[in-house]
Amino acid sequence: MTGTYIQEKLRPNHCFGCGLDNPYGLQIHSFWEGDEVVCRWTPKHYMTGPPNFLYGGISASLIDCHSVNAAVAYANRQAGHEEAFDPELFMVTGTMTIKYHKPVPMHEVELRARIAKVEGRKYLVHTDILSNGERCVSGEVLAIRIARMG
Ligand SMILES: CCCCCCCCCCCCCCCC(=O)SCCNC(=O)CCNC(=O)[C@H](O)C(C)(C)COP(=O)(O)OP(=O)(O)OC[C@H]1O[C@@H](n2cnc3c(N)ncnc32)[C@H](O)[C@@H]1OP(=O)(O)O
Repeated sequence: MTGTYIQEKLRPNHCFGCGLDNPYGLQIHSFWEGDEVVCRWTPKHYMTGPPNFLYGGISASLIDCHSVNAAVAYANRQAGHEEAFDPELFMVTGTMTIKYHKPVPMHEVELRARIAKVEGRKYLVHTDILSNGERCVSGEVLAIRIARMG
């Protein structure tokens, strides 16, 4: 998939969740699949919460960054900047709600995000974390585009 990951168009970026330039971060790699943004990611052994299951804060961080990156990619796609992102279409998390349905086993997960609503500078994103195709965590993230300078 090299060359098609959303995070490759967001550099330099040292964000803990999505920054490819932060070697200590989660290093997520997200890509479009139809109208959804998908990421496959494998936890490190020390990221446990309950024994043998993923720490919930890591799930929240994954959902946070994957969702905001999905919103940025969506805004750029809508604006015709899919190849090289517009630095002015930059977003941060306004609010985030996480629901933990099932514990997440310590092996590869899949994140699936879709843009649910756009209202002015606000982008509402729904993201699920699946393990073996089963939904374990879901999140609703409101990404807010930073007001343009000048
Ligand atoms: C191309 C190369 C690029 C290279 C570069 C790449 C770097 C790629 C890095 C990616 C990075 C990812 C990031 C990861 C996710 C984080 O971890 S982000 C960190 C956590 N989030 C924050 O720190 C955000 C802190 N909050 C703020 O900065 C400001 O409150 C905000 C969110 C920018 C909003 O400020 P503002 O623009 O002054 O907002 P304002 O005009 O008052 O309101 C605008 C609208 O948003 C609503 N709103 C404002 N704040 C909120 C809120 N917190 N909740 C709900 N609604 C809100 C308002 O009600 C208003 O709604 P409407 O009236 O329009 O309907």
